[in-house]
Amino acid sequence: MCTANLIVTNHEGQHFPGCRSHKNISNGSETTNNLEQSITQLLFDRVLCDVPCSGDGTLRKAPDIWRKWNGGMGNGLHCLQIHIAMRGLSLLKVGGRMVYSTCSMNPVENEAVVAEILRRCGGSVELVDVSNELPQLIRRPGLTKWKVRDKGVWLSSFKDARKLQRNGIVPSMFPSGKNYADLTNNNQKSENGESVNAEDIVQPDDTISSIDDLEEEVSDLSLQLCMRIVPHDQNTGAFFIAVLQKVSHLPAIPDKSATSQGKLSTRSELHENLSDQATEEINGLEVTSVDGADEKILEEASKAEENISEMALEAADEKISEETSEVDEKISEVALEADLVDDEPAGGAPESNSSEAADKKTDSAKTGEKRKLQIQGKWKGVDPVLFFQDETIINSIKAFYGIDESFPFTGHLVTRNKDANHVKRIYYVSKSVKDVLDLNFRVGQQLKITSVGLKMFERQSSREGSLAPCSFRISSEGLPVILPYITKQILYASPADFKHLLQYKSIKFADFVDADFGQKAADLILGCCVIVLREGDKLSDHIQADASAIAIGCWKGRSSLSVMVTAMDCQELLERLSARMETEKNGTLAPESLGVLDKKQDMSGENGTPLEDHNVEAMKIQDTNASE
Ligand SMILES: C[S@@+](CC[C@H](N)C(=O)[O-])C[C@H]1O[C@@H](n2cnc3c(N)ncnc32)[C@H](O)[C@@H]1O
Repeated sequence: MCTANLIVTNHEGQHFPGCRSHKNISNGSETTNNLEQSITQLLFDRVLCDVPCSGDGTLRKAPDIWRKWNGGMGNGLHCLQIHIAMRGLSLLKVGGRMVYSTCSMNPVENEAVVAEILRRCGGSVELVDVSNELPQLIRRPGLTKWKVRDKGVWLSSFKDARKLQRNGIVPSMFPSGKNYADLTNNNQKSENGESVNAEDIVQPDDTISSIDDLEEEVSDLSLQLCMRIVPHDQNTGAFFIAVLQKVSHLPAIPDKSATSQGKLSTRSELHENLSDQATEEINGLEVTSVDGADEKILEEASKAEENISEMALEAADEKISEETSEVDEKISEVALEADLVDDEPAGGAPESNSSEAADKKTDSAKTGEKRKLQIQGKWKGVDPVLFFQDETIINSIKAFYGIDESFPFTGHLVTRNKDANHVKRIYYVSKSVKDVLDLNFRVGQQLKITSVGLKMFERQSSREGSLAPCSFRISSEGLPVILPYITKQILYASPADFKHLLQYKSIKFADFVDADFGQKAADLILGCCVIVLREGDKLSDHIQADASAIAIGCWKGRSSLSVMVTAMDCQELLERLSARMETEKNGTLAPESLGVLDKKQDMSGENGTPLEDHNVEAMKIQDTNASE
């Protein structure tokens, strides 16, 4: 997404970690001195629960669903949908909004889920009336009554499910959400003394195909505030959308949470416990999921998971060291054999054998080390996220590109490589992302982060790259953000020369149309540089580029300047450039439509927003390793 304000995680929605920190104390990974401002819990202003669903609203574009679909397809998803939505609500700030949506028309996946979460939240969550929003969107109100389809039979209430002994059917699937257990007076004692509802012992009648003569349930919740989008209203797919607002903390509940059971040790036990809880809900016990309870369960789950992953890591570590020593032994054997036949003088074949063996040894040691480093991250298979704090490298970058002091480096740079000496990419993160990362360290890295930050600097690994005074080049994704802060290694090219660069990819200094520009290019220091398109009458090089300027990363070599942009992106830029020139020539483009900003964006904003969504005029270009 080319944004510094995004963290992509990979968790099951219903188990999204709470990241609740009880202390504000640095554990060494803390990068901010401003502890009083650091967050202690990961809560959200907005949550979108676009839950897994039967997808029958996508029938028109997914014809396969015609073959697979049956009326009961939503039943198996209903409980998961409730759990995901409840987790979303418990992670939502008071005053925050959550959208619950599906691409299904099935009320069991839609209104029934919304009704159940409203019941569980007992007034702390409300449906928002959005009928005045997007007036051109044709929508229908949510349903307040429906029946449940199961194995070819329509069920009007949970009574029917009991009668027919439908195990997969739960009370919350019906409009009232009632399980009717407490409404029946004719309870009997079973043989083993357990209380049994008289209706439960009614045997299912195979001949029943519909029992819709039973009472029809109607929900008393304002489910009509939900939105239904149907295909035939405006030639779309079908969607269900409910906007919910959290007006207060979720209610306290009887202590039925997993933690009250005392001795849970594995995630699967916790999961089982969660399912037990769901079963209790099914059986009508008034167990309500709340912020705190969910939190407790998840904390326990996370602790258990930590124990498990620590054990797994230890085991993996052991295995690796075993394997490494086996490889080491083999290498020593080879080296020894080589030594034994080493009758030749130095430089002969045996020595080369020996050096091959030594190389092998180094390689395998490197591989072992790499693997070891990989699994030392909290999440197996996911690179760790680490703050980049190598002052030597940071200072060399700052000095080489003359980066203005106001650019917030401290605490805003991260890497995914545990080995500080071999960092290849440095990512820039916004203030809000930085705060979440800080918190994540404090809570033992509960977040499984798959992607974070904007790629800002990349190590130049080519031979010539290693000769440059700064071994890090500015990546295309990060360029628009750092552009206004660059004061060295930056030149402004005339439209003609800029165009030629994109066309020919590499131009000798003497061949630029603007000889002065060619000379300035020749005077740059060997390494990465930035070439900005000079706009209209802006002739001075001292006008600082803003984030909306068109700029590309180039490589200043010994005799020429080469673009570090893919051929495809060069082409796209060329097209944009000619369109822009054409419009300017016709005098139809107002300055503001070019998105030109007068001054540097505020980089230290509370949420770093200005940084995140750089102007569309700023190029999004892919990097290439240009060489002469
Ligand atoms: C309706 S789709 C979301 C589509 C997405 N919003 C988009 O616009 O592309 C639901 C997604 O939830 C994922 N999913 C399934 N089970 C999940 C779970 N327990 N937690 C989180 N996501 C889940 C599915 O793989 C699927 O990609």
